[in-house]
Amino acid sequence: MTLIEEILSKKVGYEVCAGDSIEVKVDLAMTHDGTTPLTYKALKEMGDGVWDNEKIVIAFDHNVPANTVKAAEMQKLVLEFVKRFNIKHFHKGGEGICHQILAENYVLPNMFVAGGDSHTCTHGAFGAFATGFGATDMAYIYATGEAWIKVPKTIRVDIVGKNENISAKDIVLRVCKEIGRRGATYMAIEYGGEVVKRMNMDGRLTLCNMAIEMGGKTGVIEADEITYNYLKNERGLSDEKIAELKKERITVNKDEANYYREIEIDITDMEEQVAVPHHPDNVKPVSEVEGTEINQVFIGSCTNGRLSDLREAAKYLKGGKVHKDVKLIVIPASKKVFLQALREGLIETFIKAGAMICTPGCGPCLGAHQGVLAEGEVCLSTTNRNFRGRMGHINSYIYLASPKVAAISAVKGYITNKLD
Ligand SMILES: CC(C)[C@H](C(=O)O)[C@@H](O)C(=O)O
Ligand code: SF4
Repeated sequence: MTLIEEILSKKVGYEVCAGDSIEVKVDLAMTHDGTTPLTYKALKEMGDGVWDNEKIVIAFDHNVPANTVKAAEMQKLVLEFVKRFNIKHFHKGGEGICHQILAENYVLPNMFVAGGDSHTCTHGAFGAFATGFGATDMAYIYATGEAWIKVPKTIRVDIVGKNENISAKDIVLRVCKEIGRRGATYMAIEYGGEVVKRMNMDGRLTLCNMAIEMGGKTGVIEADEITYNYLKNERGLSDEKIAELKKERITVNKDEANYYREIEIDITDMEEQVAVPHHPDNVKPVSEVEGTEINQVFIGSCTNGRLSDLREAAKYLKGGKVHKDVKLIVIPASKKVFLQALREGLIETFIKAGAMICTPGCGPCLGAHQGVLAEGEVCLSTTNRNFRGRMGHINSYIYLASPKVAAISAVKGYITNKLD
């Protein structure tokens, strides 16, 4: 069985395989300021009340603080929802991107996580089944605590080799190139191999985050010591709870699993990767786009706004200056990341280099809030999507790269992986 088949079999209590339609009890559900209003509307039409006010997480992240009357009105409506149903886990803004909040507080291995956001696939990094649903489906989930899904097929991706220059973002961009924008439609992307085994949770979250960019239902990685250590050290889970989780640990036997496709990527001689406009699968080695002039750099998002990302970016900005023609925006993915980055002096490094620091949230990622691009402007971003017009003007251009390439390019004024 694939990892996803194992997880879902355990959830429903009998053996399932790809293609089966199953009903599942949801362990954790989430919507944000962008998707709760529609979910609430649909919920009202279905009846009244939620199945469990302790299993629902609502986070304001897409437009925080509200920048338009419309955004403010939407948040007002969500507040009504939160009060009416006494939602216990409400994050009112500034606390982080919904996915980072989920990772830092709620997701556990083997869970079924349903989110009203396409990047809910991020949480497969915990060895959970996590996927995005539309607003009406989310309303049904909020009302009943149940979801209906077809068990996805799986593409297995093994990452091997050794290369200090290569980050999780380079790897996932390379995978996007390999699989393509539709190559994993309704499938799970199961990551493994020696590189993933060594990778920290920040990197694993980056890998799983972009499954949707290949049409994937979710990304997934087996829970292991790195997962349990994160849950103990970062999340403060007790030894008893960790022992309990370990007892329920699900592992995959690669040789016995039935995969739709298997891919191995050796990073040993790989260059840093860049996705060029207008799709995340238009990926090239950095040398092929080196010299492309940029107007803005954004370091942040649910893909690359975590502590490891900020540490990496700060390495190249320390003591340096952002190029005079470039605006650099840095947004920590959560309040927790922000505070730790402050303690470590990373924020000071960014500010001294000339960056703008904004409130934890989605920021410029989807062009609805800060850092909107003008006609013809070029942004190098650590986010996951570079669709035409996503960050502003329809004729603006987004390149996607790692925090390292973003930071170096911010200093140089053009896309590059070389500081000197
Ligand atoms: C606004 C929201 C529905 C959307 C998503 O689902 O992904 C957003 O987060 C995005 O990244 O485009
Ligand atoms: S950071 Fe970007 S990709 Fe992630 S949830 Fe927010 S808008 Fe979507």
